[in-house]
Amino acid sequence: MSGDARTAAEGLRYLSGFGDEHSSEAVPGALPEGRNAPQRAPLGLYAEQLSGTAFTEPRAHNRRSWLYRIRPSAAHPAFTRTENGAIRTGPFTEVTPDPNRLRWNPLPAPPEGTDFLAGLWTLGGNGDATQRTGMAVHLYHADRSMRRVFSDADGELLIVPERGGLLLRTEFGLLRAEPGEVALIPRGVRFRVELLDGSARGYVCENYGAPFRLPDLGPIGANGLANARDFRAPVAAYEDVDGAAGPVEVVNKFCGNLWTADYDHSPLDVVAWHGNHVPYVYDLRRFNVIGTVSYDHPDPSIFTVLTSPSDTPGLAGVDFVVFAPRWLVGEDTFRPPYFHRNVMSEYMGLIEGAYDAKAEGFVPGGGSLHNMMSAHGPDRETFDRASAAELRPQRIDDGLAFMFETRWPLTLTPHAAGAGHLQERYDDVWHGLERHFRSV
Ligand SMILES: O=C(O)Cc1cc(O)ccc1O
Ligand SMILES: [Fe+2]
Repeated sequence: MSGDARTAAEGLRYLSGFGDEHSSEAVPGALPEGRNAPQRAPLGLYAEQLSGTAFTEPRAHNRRSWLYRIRPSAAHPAFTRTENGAIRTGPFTEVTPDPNRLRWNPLPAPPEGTDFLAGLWTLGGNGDATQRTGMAVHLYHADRSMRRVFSDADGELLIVPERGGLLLRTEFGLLRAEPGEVALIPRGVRFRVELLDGSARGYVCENYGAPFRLPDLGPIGANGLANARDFRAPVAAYEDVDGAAGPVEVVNKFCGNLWTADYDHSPLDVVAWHGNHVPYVYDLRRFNVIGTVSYDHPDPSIFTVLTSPSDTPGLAGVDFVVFAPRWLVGEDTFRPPYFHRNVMSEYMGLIEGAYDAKAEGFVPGGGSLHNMMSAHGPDRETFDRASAAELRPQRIDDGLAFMFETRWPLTLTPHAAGAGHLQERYDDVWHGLERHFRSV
């Protein structure tokens, strides 16, 4: 399977732009012209709308797409409940919320034959999927391509590969996501994850709230941070797979539970589409990092790639933030992340290399949780080194870390709270920070 996936992933074409009104057809003439739902759609296709926002949301935020498909999505048998595996959904009520700083090593290898969906392991989250507020943090570790198809009615999925490339076969076409890139699957979009390298590991932010969008730039101006044109959507590609090849299992996550149905066709049968509710990939190395050229360490909101706003301006349900390679030039400045307590809750992961606030123990594939108001910052070694360093321009280019920062505290799942890979003595990184105070 990984050979097939590699071949399919080679030379993929994309449409460029964020939130744009894209259109694409895999067969010329499949897209109707001048209307969405002609009496008879071209080529005998079925016309179908997929809404990502309410019909009536402001035009600037409205998300929907029109799909022209071999069979309408409505043509499916009843779903029945299936095992949730290690997937959990908000509200998270099984574990008492924990104010301690926590850090995990990477997820252990799964049993052989684990696909992306079976390999999803929920660390924790907040809010309530049925209220479309909050988010969940998942990790995944898989060693087999999916044969089934998945869709998530509970939220959009921001996939952050850390090891192993992914080929995402979606209703809209194919996307390739390698470590260092992120992929977003909008709420309700069906897709299959195939592995390009035999196994794959990474992180997923499941966002129950408003769809991620680019942050406003304010005084930064009209350019910078993640540039809209670097987001890539697929071109239409479809599977024409009928019952003869055997049933296609379709798994649907709905209000926290997995439901399954055996279709007599592949639901990845969209021949043409147009709209702005689309999957996309983004290469984090394209992020235009902005920082100080004078003094002090800017707040990490300056590194926001995508934000899911809440009803309160400036207060995100969740922000996706990246710590990309950059120059540090601040004068008379403690340059690594400062000591702080944050009303927002911070889950951090590492895609490669090291992170400038932690000399040791924060490893690629691992993660840390600094919940609402938990005191954290540079570990002792980093503090000592950065306080004494000679302040020459310094390039930080040995790591790629990210943060899911959310307005509500994160509550763990029982398996994350009791995990063998939860580090036991994380607090120790702040032990031995010496008293330097002298009153005269
Ligand atoms: O805690 C962290 O490492 C994330 C973080 C980085 C930073 O540069 C400033 C504040 C902050 O929370
Ligand atoms: Fe922090």
